[in-house]
Parts: sequence; structure tokens; C-alpha cells
Amino acid sequence: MLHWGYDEHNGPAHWKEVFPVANGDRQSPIDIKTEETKYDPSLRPLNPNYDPASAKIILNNGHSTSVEFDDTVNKSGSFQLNRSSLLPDFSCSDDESTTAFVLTGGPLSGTYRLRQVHFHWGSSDEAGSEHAVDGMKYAAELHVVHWNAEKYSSFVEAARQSDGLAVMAVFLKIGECNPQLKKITDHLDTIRIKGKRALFTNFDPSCLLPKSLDYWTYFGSLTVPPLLESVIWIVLREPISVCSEQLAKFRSLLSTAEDEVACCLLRNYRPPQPLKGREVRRN
Ligand SMILES: NS(=O)(=O)c1ccc(C(=O)NCC(=O)NCCc2c[nH]cn2)cc1
Ligand SMILES: [Cu+2]
Ligand SMILES: [Zn+2]
Repeated sequence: MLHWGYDEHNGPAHWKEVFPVANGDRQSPIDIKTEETKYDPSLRPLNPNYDPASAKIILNNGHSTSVEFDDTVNKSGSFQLNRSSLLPDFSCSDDESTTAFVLTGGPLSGTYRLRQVHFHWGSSDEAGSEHAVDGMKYAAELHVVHWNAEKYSSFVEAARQSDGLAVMAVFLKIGECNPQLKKITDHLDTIRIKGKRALFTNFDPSCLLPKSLDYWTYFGSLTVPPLLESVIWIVLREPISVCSEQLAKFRSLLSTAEDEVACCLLRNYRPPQPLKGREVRRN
């Protein structure tokens, strides 16, 4: 298998050949059987606090499109808040005193720092999400990726720890065009080719969150190679909307670089994996 991907010859069925953890005990995504989820009163409300100025670039890595954030640590080990007052503040989080761009609360103990957001979609509107709910798949899925900056000193280090990462998943349901997604889909034609990136700042992922932050949570993994089993998954129960035209723009991204025969990234979701006795809790 060359570089992993989503085609017949390098797709999810082949990943175990290079990444044996693909058959591990805590793989993601999963099909959430709502009747079997367990209410847990100890689960707290989610508390996302993002600083829009920390958005840096939007890129096409050949497997998805992601908006990358500046999660660097300055010398003193404390995070610099690069809040330049010159930029208009488009933050959707009503809390003006954003302490940093972190996710706390929910099932998490500690502070998880925002690293990137990216999407998964399908070749048709009927399927495209990675997680499923009672066997039902949504048209697409947004992942907001954080790492445990309290315990570990980098994303790469955190990605090797069982409590290193926290990914908030938001379902995208076919319906009205989503004005907040427009900021992202309007940039996709500038990064069509794999490896392309463009400046993209002043973006606050809170704008992409549904009204309700109710969630399911379980212990899982990255859904793409290296499939590391280091993710605390937080799947929001309420979807946001997306329209077919917006999804079509994601599908027009290329999974190929400049010097290769152009191939569209028509789908990039991994199918649900065995639960293997894991519990799914809800708040
Ligand atoms: N879907 S998901 O479980 O939420 C997820 C999957 C991968 C990563 C990630 O950060 N993965 C390492 C990385 O930096 N991946 C880019 C390297 C690369 C591979 N191919 C092209 N660029 C983060 C979250
Ligand atoms: Cu890759
Ligand atoms: Zn993902």
C-alpha cells in the first residue's frame, strides 16, 4: 500500500497492513446505539473557549481540509495569547474574557488546547459522517481536535497518551446552507491541490457548534492512520446544517498533488468499528 487513503487499493480495509492497531480495542468511529448509552451525572457541561485570532491557515493534506490553529507554547511554558486588538473580533463565544483557546469541562479533567478542525464527507449526501447513531449516518462530520496541554508539551507527545487528545464531533445534516460554513467553503477553490495552504485567520470554531452542547462520550482513537488510541471522543447530539452545494465543494478537493493525475477526494470517512465492550456515556 502506498500512502493510505480512501480508494479501493489504499482505503480503510488496507490500513491494518501498515497500522495493526486498526484492529485494537478502542478504535473509532463507532455506531452509537442510543438505547445502550448510560447517563452519567458526573459529566459536566462542555466549556469551549476559542480566540478567533489563533486561526492561522486552511490546508488540504490530501485526506481532508483542515483549519490549523497556533497551539505553540512560548518559552515560559505559558501560552501566549496572540490577541492582536487590531483584528475585528468575530468570536461567537459570548464570553469576552476568553482565557485561551481551550476546551474544558465535559468528561475532561484538565485543559485541552485547540489544534485544528477538519471535516469528513461522503460521495453522496446519504452518507459521509464517521460516527453513526442507531445505524444512521449523517452527510458529513466536523472534528474539533484538541490536545492535553496541561499534562503534555506537544500534540505529537499527547497523541501517544491514552488521555492525550479530545476531539469534539459535530454532525452535518443536509438542509439549509450554513452561513458559518461558507467562510470555509469559499476558500476551498484556493486549496484544491493536495499540499496547498492559504492564510485563514479570525475564525472561531464556536460558530460551527449547534445550540445544544449535549453530548455522548467514549474512549476511542484517531479515525485515520496512525489510528492512535488516544482520543476522548465527545460527540454532540444536535447536528448543524449543510446544503448539497456546500458539500459539493468539499468533494471537488483533490487528493492528488500538482504532478499527479487529478483525483477528487469524493469521500474520506472510516466505517464504524467494533465497540469491544466499551461504554458510551451521555450528559
Ligand atoms: N479524524 S480524527 O480522529 O479527528 C484525527 C485524525 C488525525 C489527526 C492528526 O493530527 N494526525 C496527525 C497528522 O498530523 N496528520 C497529518 C500528517 C499527514 C498525513 N498525510 C498527510 N499529512 C487528528 C485528528
Ligand atoms: Cu497523508
Ligand atoms: Zn477526523
